[in-house]
Amino acid sequence: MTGRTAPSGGSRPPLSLEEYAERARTRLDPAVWDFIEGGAGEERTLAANGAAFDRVRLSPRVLTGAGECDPSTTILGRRWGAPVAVAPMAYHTLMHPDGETATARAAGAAGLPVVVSTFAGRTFAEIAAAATAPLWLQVYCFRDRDTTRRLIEHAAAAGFEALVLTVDTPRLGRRLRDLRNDFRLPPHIVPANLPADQTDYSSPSEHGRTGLDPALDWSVIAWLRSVGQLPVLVKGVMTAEDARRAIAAGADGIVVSNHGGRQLDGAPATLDVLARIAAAVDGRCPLLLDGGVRRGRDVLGALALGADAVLLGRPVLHGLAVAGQDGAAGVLDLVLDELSEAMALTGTATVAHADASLLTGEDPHRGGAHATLPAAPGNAAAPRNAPATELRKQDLHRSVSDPVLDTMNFLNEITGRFPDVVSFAPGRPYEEFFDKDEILDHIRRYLDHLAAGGASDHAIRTALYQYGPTAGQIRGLIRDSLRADEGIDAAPEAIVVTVGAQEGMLLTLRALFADPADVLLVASPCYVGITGAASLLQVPVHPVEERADGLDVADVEAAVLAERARGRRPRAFYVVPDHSNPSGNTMSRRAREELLELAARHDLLILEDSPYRLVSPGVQLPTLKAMDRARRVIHLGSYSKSVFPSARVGFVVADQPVRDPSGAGTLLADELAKIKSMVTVNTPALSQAAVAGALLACGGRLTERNAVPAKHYGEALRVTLEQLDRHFPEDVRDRLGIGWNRPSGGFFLTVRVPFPADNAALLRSAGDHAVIWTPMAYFYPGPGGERSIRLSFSYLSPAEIEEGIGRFAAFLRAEIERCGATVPTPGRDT
Ligand SMILES: Cc1cc2nc3c(=O)[nH]c(=O)nc-3n(C[C@H](O)[C@H](O)[C@H](O)COP(=O)(O)O)c2cc1C
Repeated sequence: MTGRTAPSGGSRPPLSLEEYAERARTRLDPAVWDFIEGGAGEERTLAANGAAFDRVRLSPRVLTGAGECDPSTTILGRRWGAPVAVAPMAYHTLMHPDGETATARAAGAAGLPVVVSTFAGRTFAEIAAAATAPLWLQVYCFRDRDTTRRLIEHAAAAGFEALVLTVDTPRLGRRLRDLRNDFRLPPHIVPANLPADQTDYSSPSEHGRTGLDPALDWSVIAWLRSVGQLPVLVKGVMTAEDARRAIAAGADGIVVSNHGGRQLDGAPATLDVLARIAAAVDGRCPLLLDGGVRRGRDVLGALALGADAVLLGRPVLHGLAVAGQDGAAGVLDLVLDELSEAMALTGTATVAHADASLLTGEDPHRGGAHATLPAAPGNAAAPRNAPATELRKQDLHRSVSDPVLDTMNFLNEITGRFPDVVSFAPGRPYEEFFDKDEILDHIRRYLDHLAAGGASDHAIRTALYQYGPTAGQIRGLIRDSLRADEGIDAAPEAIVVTVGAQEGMLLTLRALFADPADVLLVASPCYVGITGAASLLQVPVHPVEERADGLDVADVEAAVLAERARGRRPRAFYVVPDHSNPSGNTMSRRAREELLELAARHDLLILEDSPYRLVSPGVQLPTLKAMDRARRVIHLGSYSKSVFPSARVGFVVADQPVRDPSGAGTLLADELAKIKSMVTVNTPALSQAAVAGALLACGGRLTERNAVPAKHYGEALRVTLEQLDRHFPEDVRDRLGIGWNRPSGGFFLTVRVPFPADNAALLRSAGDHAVIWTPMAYFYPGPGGERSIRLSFSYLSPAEIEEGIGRFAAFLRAEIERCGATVPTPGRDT
């Protein structure tokens, strides 16, 4: 509320939502107050919603090192300022003439979305013009499907991003206060987006009875999707069984709601059924809750019990009634301020950290989710009806609820749903280079190599069949190859062979990050493998945003200084210097030198991950490790691109000396191997043998082995750029606000677009244009990337790329048109 004038009706701004409610009550006509405030029947469910939140007890946590808390979250691919949106409520114009436009402005200022009711008092176009955060449309399905269809089409045309189907209203509940008051809407309060025909909307309950379709079933979800091509959430789910059915019917999200106690009186409080529903949903789609949220700490309580976000209902109307847009903004600011307070005092750094550990043992909701599952089939020993042991997600490590660990699920699901798409999503090698017999030749060659080196049959058998040395058995060959290809001079003892570079990241983070105040800096956008590993290990991450032309080392230094100022220790910086995943950018030689100087100045380690160099055309810049004179760089290597990914062989070069208090010394690689012995014991010998055979076949020179693939990927990149240029000549792309970078190699490039490139857009791209890509926002540890796309071209043939970019161009044009910009056709305006 800082800087905002105090809403009139009191000498100071209200300090709680309760005070807002009280001020609203004194300003509103008593019948209008009853209409918004009341519930169905004896209002037992209405009361239960609030009482359930009153019972929540949160555990204060101290000295957690959490620092500034970040309440932002990502729902359906869009960043929200906090896990809060405005619930759909009819006729905001009853509270203030500006109605929903005031609400949309207030919510947008806080970065919060609004779910706009079917019965909004202002038109979708007016609301969209006022909004700066996502808008969703709440849909009541009418008996007349054409009316519903038109409603959705208008919302979609105005840029609404999702549909929220309300399913708890086959008829409206008996709201005794309205019946007693014989409540009628004043003549000027009308639904601005429904046909202005003879329909009498003045009595919501009567219109509800005649207008709403009472016979809906689960097939309505597919119908809605076919009309709007938008994600569909289902609002009004109150049981685990219905949640499972909703997901099976294709719902993209679920809102646990009893309509604010306005429908079935006697239904339980939403918070009381949340944990059980969260267990059934199991993270498969966003889970929201409404009903009774009246303080910031209620938001945190709902997250702790498994919600991804909440909807706030009546309090927003109270704010509007008190002071229009300023009042609604005051309400939302208050909730966000209370949420930040609750996060700080419970040591909850981000919403991903909000889990059941926040609840005290006395919390009555905590043990509430004991759904009975059928006994596992075929387990004869189990008693016939013994319930399977069900685990609650909230009781698992918080990382399993971190969206970063789930990043690719939506993409996989889309690929499954639209099998005929051209996919610019996967960062996979081109499969035509794999020969099914070559793998056997590799293993044979390695065995011959061992024999030629004097190994006995027995020693060879042991090497192939037994547990092997934890640090790996092909370290000598890797050393030779690094010398030949990368100018890296590392003793075999400084190398640990890992299960992919991914294990290398996990081991390295585990060894280096010992103190809660240690922070990992990452170039952002960032490969999700490193942020995922950091999440598993609860390592705090500080993103350093890459600029359009790549990383600026001054930004890394600013991040180091900012973390120091907060009392934390920047320990290491993770970077993909060559043809980065996801952006495609490459650091210049000068930037590499500056980064090494900065690392020395600030006692920072560098984690260098560079898997695309050896499969990229042309001469590569030196690795950071090759330029490293002070052993500041830990080099993470991978053979997934340069040999083949199924081997899952990677390595870490960790030549940093480690000294213990007695003065004895080892290398960091020795310490990583100790950790590895408790993770994967050793990298499978068969895989090492196959990679070793491939290294032997080319005398360690993977650049030579990969000359043909590198040419192919270079060609794929060239064709992708050529096709983009063809569809969007320079003046056209400038006018449209589209742009892309021109990587010199690798598998990826970044396309900047003038519209939100989120899951909803991806769904339209797949459904309408049969092409998919990855929203760049997936790769941002914090906000960012909302208007960029990662295109991966490595997996496709030139003909597929040509076809795919054609479809992609059609998608971009359609999307830009959708946002209201005009789209010039190439040729006509060049
Ligand atoms: C005045 C009023 C109008 C409402 N109109 C709608 C509506 O049009 N569509 C809908 O799905 N829910 C509607 N709801 C229910 C809300 O979306 C939400 O479920 C409920 O208000 C949340 O509870 P809370 O008010 O306790 O926060 C309405 C609620 C109120 C109070």
